[in-house]
Amino acid sequence: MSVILGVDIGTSGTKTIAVRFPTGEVIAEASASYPCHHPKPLWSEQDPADWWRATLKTIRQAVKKAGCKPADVKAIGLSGQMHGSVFLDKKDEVVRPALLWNDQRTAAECEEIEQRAGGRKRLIKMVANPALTGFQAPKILWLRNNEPKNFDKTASVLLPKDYIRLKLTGERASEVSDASGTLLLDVAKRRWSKPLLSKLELDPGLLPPVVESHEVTGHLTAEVAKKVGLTTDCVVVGGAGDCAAGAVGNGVVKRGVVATSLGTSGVVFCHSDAPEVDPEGRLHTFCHAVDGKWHMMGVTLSAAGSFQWFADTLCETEKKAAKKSGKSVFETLVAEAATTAAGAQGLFFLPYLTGERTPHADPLARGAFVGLTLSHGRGEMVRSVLEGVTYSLRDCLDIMQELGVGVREVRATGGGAKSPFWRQLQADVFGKKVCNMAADEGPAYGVALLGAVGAGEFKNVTEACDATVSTVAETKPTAKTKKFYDRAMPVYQGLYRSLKEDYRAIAALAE
Ligand SMILES: Nc1ncnc2c1ncn2[C@@H]1O[C@H](COP(=O)(O)OP(=O)(O)O)[C@@H](O)[C@H]1O
Ligand SMILES: O=C(CO)[C@@H](O)[C@H](O)COP(=O)(O)O
Repeated sequence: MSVILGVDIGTSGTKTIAVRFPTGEVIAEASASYPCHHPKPLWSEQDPADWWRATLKTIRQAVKKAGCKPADVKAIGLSGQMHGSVFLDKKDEVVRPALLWNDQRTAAECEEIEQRAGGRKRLIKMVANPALTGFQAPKILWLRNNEPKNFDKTASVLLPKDYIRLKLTGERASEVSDASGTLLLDVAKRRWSKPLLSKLELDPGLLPPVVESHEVTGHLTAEVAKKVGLTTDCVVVGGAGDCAAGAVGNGVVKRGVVATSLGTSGVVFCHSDAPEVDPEGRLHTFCHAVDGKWHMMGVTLSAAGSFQWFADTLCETEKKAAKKSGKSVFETLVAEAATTAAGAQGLFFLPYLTGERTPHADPLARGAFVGLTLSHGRGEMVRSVLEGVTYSLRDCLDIMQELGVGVREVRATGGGAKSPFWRQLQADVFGKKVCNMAADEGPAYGVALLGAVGAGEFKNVTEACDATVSTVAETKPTAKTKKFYDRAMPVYQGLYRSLKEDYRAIAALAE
């Protein structure tokens, strides 16, 4: 038997799955959660030690549940939240908590990068993307500008999943899809951009070597193998950032099919045969986890994360009741929303709870309910949250279509896609057929496929997807509701424009 593990180091927790090949059947799953810290508004940090503990625990549990022999586990694929920065000293000890993808403290460093690069256009030419606050390069500059002692101690910087690779194998490596989100990769050439590193006066030695996503980067160390009950023959492949990993898990390895993900963040993702760049820099252009291919994507920073916030902040009683009955609070709240009408009686929600990336690269944007009246209850508020998040994904999808990307089918994943109501909402707001997947483990499944390619089970990633990935159901748009959302969309879009200047005044007040 050949078993591959897929490990996804997410923002809310780590999930490990065990997949049997060549069938691609998921035979075990384990997860462990950890906190996210917000020492100041719009700052976001995690302790890499929490990821490591969760990785060891979930690998041990998944292997035990799978009931296979240690030697059956041939490879591990790593996926993870992108852009985060783990600063390590000479002894590979963590220097300070990691800065995450949704941390907004680096607006000044983004300006510094554009200026050092010789302007936004030149920067996009070098690395295919503009400087955005969530990316890794501005975080490194922030450390240099604000915590010089910590910067002096820093001998290397790794992305979250690459830190876990170092702990598993003792090897330092990254791969092209996640490395694209550092803003330091020449995305077209799939290697670090020496010209940009030089303009930023950053030592290239801070960064690890970069491989393609299916390539083997090392073996488990003897100490780790013993801890998790595996052998040192088990290899760890490059893996992928969670967006590209999710796309592989959904079979988005050719044009025509677009993936949406409703996790803490929201993602709209399409495959590209060449590095296509949005001249306005609204979509990201990154390397795909498929050798020699690329992708474009738009990212909503607080997608299902907005729904999580609503449940955590306003629904304590329902959360307790749901826990007692063994149901998810999200199901309870969605059932309430489903009793209300499309448009939530004129109530709109802007999901910019941690600033925004696509289409408004605005670290100062904030969330809002607009249009509240005495007749609004919690059902309408929940509906408006789900609608606002979905409008925000449509913003991304519209840009993609404006750039000429044909969209035949949308494949929905992430926690929010578990809800049939939210899938219907996506179909109605997008006006597209929305499918869900047989194996809905998203990024963890995608990197298990990359591991299977690395272990020689398949010739390449496309062959692995063709053999294992399938959709189980499709949701079609309802003509009348789609028409309604087409009318509501420009109203939603106008609200950001109206509030944009006020966000700046609010930020000055909240300092
Ligand atoms: N049954 C459900 N209905 C609607 N939304 C759900 C449901 N279950 C989970 N969610 C949403 O999905 C989110 C978790 O998604 P997930 O993809 O696991 O996040 P991440 O990978 O960022 O940790 C929850 O915060 C919640 O908003
Ligand atoms: O910033 C991005 C992608 O550019 C996010 O997608 C992060 O990669 C985190 O993902 P989740 O934890 O929400 O899955």
